[in-house]
Amino acid sequence: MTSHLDQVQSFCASQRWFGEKGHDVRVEAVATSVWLSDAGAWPAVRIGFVYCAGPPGVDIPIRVYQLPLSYHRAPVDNLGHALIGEWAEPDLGDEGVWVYDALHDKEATPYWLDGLTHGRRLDGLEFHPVQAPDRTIEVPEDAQSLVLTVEQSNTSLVFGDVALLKVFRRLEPGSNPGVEIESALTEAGSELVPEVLGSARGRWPRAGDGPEGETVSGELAMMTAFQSNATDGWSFATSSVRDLYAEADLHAEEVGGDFAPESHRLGASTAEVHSELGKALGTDIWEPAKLVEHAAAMQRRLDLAAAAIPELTQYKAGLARWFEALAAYDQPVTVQRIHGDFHLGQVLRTIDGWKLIDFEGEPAKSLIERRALDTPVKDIAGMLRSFDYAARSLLEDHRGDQQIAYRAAEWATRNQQAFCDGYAEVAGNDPREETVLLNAFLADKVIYEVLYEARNRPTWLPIPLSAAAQLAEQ
Ligand SMILES: Nc1ncnc2c1ncn2[C@@H]1O[C@H](COP(=O)(O)OP(=O)(O)O)[C@@H](O)[C@H]1O
Ligand SMILES: O=P(O)(O)O[C@H]1O[C@H](CO)[C@@H](O[C@H]2O[C@H](CO)[C@@H](O)[C@H](O)[C@H]2O)[C@H](O)[C@H]1O
Repeated sequence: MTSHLDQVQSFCASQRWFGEKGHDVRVEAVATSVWLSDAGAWPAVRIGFVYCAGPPGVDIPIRVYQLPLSYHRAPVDNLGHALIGEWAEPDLGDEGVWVYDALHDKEATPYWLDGLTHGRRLDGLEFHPVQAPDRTIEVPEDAQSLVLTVEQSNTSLVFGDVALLKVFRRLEPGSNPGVEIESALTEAGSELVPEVLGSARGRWPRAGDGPEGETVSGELAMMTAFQSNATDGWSFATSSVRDLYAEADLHAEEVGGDFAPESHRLGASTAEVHSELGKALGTDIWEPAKLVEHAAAMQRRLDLAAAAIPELTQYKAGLARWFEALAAYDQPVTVQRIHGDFHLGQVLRTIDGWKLIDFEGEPAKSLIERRALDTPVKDIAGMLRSFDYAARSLLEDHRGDQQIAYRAAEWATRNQQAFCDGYAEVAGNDPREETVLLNAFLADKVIYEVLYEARNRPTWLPIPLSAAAQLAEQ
């Protein structure tokens, strides 16, 4: 029989949330939490912490993933997709047990709901319900869980169509920016994020210390209101683009499904959230010297990306001009907590308007970087890029069709302008007037996207590359 570490490794490698694909990474240890289930109860349930390291001699920081575990005495029907393996667990007797990812196991997930409903405190594991005075959402105690089947880097469960439990997979010690920001906005009475209902915090052995070493703590999960009738911004926007391509002789405003009014509303909601965040979590000022540091960091990212992706080299000098302009920018810039990885997939269109989700920042960045103050212009640049992606991602089916390519550019510009109009109306300042700041952040984002696409979706690489060409020429 293969060792239980090998079985955990094969299971993790097959999961969308496992961020180590493409690296030669091995699971070197699994630590476990206190039992959530009572002694003698089946399935037995606890949380696993999976430690991943590079191969011997390769210096990759050890990463920790959360893997909730449910142990059964026999294989469970219809749970084969969540089977991690079969091995003997000393705490559960000498017989082999069948071990599953507990988030897919309807007999195990009630422990999370119960923990959050009653604010359970266990050794090294604490559930914190949020008791907002005007809380309207009640989750029935016997609500069944369903795993969301969307592409995501964590795992989300819907309980009774009213609450969504997002269980974080890659763990880092410290405050999770998503929990921190969404809780602060909920407490401030914001209507522009799904209401936070609670969170779970846990302790696990520090990476590199071994199972007996010092422990660290951080958020393991967050429960929010589930927006059952919502559409995500990406699906909504791309269906508008599809309508336009079906009638390519018409302009965007002449076709049914024009998205510009939605983009305008989204711009206004984004400005409102930025203002709420500034009030709830404070602001600061970057003096010009700080901008020199940021411009240098952007330049370094460009150098690294161009070294890795040869197609970017031809635009290097043109893009670098925006970083030089940023370094020479002599105005102080107001900074605050922002979204950090803002795109159309991070917004939900509900019957009450737009709601913003997933304030965790860029997945590959450290927690310290993701919690740092930044300019709201970074979020605006992120969303402007996303309009360009929405328009161009469907072009592959119409390769060589100049008329459609023209319409794509027109759709992107129309919606980018509408977004900025909506933003400016609420914020009182127009992001388009901050040319240097906006273009430097657009260039930085495009460089991030070039690397992201080269690693994850090579057929989409032309999308950020064509934006790089445009920015380099401006
Ligand atoms: N509160 C919610 N209500 C309804 N759907 C949601 C909610 N939060 C997230 N989703 C859906 O789940 C998807 C993934 O959520 P997200 O927070 O971006 O996960 P991850 O950080 O794991 O990538 C979203 O694109 C959206 O479709
Ligand atoms: O949603 P995540 O936080 O995991 O963000 C990562 O994946 C995104 C892709 O899903 C990626 O966004 C890029 O592609 C989007 C279309 O799929 C597009 O709307 C964005 O503008 C573009 O940047 C994001 O950059 C990455 O961090």
